Amino acid sequence: MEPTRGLPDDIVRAAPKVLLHDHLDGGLRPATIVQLAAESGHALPESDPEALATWFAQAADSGSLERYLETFAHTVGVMQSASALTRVARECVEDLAADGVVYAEIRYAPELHVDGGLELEEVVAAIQQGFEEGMAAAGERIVVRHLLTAMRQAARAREIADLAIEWRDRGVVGFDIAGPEAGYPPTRFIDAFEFLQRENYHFTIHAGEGFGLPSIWEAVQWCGADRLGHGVRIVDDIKVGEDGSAELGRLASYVRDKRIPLEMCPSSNVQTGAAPSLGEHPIKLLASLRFRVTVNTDNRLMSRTSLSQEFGLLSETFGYGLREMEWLTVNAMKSAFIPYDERYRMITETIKPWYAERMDGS
Ligand SMILES: O=c1[nH]cnc2c1ncn2[C@@H]1O[C@H](CO)[C@@H](O)[C@H]1O
Ligand SMILES: [Zn+2]
Repeated sequence: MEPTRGLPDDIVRAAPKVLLHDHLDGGLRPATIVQLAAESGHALPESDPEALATWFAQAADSGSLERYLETFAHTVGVMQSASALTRVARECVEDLAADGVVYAEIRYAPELHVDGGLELEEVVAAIQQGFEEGMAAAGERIVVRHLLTAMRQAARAREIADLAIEWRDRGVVGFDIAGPEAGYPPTRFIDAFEFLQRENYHFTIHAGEGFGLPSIWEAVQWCGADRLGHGVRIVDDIKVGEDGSAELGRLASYVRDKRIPLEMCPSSNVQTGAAPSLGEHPIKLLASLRFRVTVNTDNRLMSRTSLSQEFGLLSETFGYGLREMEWLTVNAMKSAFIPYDERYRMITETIKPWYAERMDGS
């Protein structure tokens, strides 16, 4: 018999995990979408939760980021009232806590939730309410913070940056840009990024997913990104020889030397075509070269996944064990946007002791 490859599911689920890249509007429960759509009159492509879940996964599995993003019309469409936002935020925390996530930064674009008449501040307040309810329901076993996203195809980044600063001591820990990458380079929002740097604030930029190295270069060297959303295309700046040796170009060297975190999302990357398959996902090479790699879900609904499932897939595909999982988790915790002392405490009091207990003497 073949030896079983991969960590057991229950161990992966029990392990304390850290999630830096997860979209609130990409993680709704299918049954909740159906209920909220009925309440608000939003027309869905399927009315049965299971059929709807399948619809999302298939529609998102197009090999194109632009087509993948079209599916969000049916999540954003039902997230237009304070009560809907609070519910979705609370359920998000409950689902992550049940999956063993101990710290998460959840992102969303406030500007997409104002069609029902909410102000931008009311969007953030409703979501904060849901996060607080969720954390309390989980007995404070999980800490959840917000990242505010501005949409690349819109022109509200500066306003959203202001909003993030207004909420900086009330749950919002960072800023991001998302949406179609080709044709919308990070420098388009340079005023927002310069403002945030002057405010000593943190931000990540989706880059190197639907477009290549120029996008990563702008995000890092023009805009000053603290982290990269995906960043998979950094492999275009790495030459791998037939003997397995790797030669890093200047940008790849910079990203590795500066320990710039890569928020990698394996299943999502295969769906949008950023990676050809799981087996060929650049995470393997980048982790072996000791880039600051982290593992994330991106959109749990569209990818029908969870953080445990992403780790499980990596374990099956590349043979990752507890040692690799701990390294990836500590990488993520080091890269979070909360203060250093809080990150340090979670590493030394929550993450390391759990692994130490299971890897004793190995
Ligand atoms: O992987 C991604 N790349 C780029 N944009 C994305 C991705 N996933 C979601 N969004 C976009 O971010 C918005 C706010 O959460 C979503 O509405 C979606 O349009
Ligand atoms: Zn994303």
